[in-house]
Amino acid sequence: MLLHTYRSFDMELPTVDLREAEFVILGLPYDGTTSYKPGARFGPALIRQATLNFESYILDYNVDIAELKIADAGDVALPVNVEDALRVAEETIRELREVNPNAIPIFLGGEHSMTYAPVKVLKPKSYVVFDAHLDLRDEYQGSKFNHACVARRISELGVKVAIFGVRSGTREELLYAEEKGIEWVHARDYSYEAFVDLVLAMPEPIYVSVDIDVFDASLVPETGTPEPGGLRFWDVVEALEWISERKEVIAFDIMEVSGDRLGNITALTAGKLLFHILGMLGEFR
Ligand SMILES: N=C(N)NCCCCNCCCN
Ligand SMILES: [Mn+2]
Ligand SMILES: [Mn+2]
Repeated sequence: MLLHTYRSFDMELPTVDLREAEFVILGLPYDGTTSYKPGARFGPALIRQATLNFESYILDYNVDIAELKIADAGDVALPVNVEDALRVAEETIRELREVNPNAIPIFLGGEHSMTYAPVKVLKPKSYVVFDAHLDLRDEYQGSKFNHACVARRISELGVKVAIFGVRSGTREELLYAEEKGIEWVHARDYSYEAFVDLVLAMPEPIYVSVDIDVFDASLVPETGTPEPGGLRFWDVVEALEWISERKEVIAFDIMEVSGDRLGNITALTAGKLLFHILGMLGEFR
């Protein structure tokens, strides 16, 4: 066990020791800066529990993810203050890299604010994010580390940012994106071709983040700030297939899952996506 972690739900998937893993799951169950719907602290547990519903054999890839070397490192015990939480998350991810520098991490959240921690530790050159929101605010509700600021904080690290599925932002965020050359695609304009065109030229390695609210609100009602008019499940899966086959992706996350009921629709969407990510990594990696 890593320092500062605990176990919530176990998945039905067979897992291996962290030292032998090719893929490692780590939960970041934080919801201290939530502005609308609460409960993201339960996200990682809800996602793991929802995967009980799914076959480990993934039809799309002829891969049984039960045969992959997956470790589940549990959830990080995060304090309520966002800067303290980021510090503990960073420490834990550094420790994880020391124990196993080669495994591809898949982080489960938890508020999007927490994505700053793995990006800081893993130092990707690009950040490709699926999100209904730009997350480019300089500060929100008194904090620079609010979930609504995470893409801005990441771009300030010198990481190239591209955002897909957007349908919410402020005029200031739009101007900031223009000024800094941050490219983004509106959910109405989203296509596989638009994704490939934009990501093809992005420098590697790449960190891929899925804010679950990128999906249409009908697929993800239990999330901090749901938005109608979002992407379809296969839009995101097909983009992830392309990027994991063609580009060097060093980590993934699935964030902003929340709720207080096992088996909620959002957790099922996230759990299915998690299994597809593992399946495609089993096939393409
Ligand atoms: N990144 C995010 N999830 N951003 C959404 C921030 C919340 C916008 N509330 C606007 C309320 C205006 N009355
Ligand atoms: Mn977000
Ligand atoms: Mn969002």
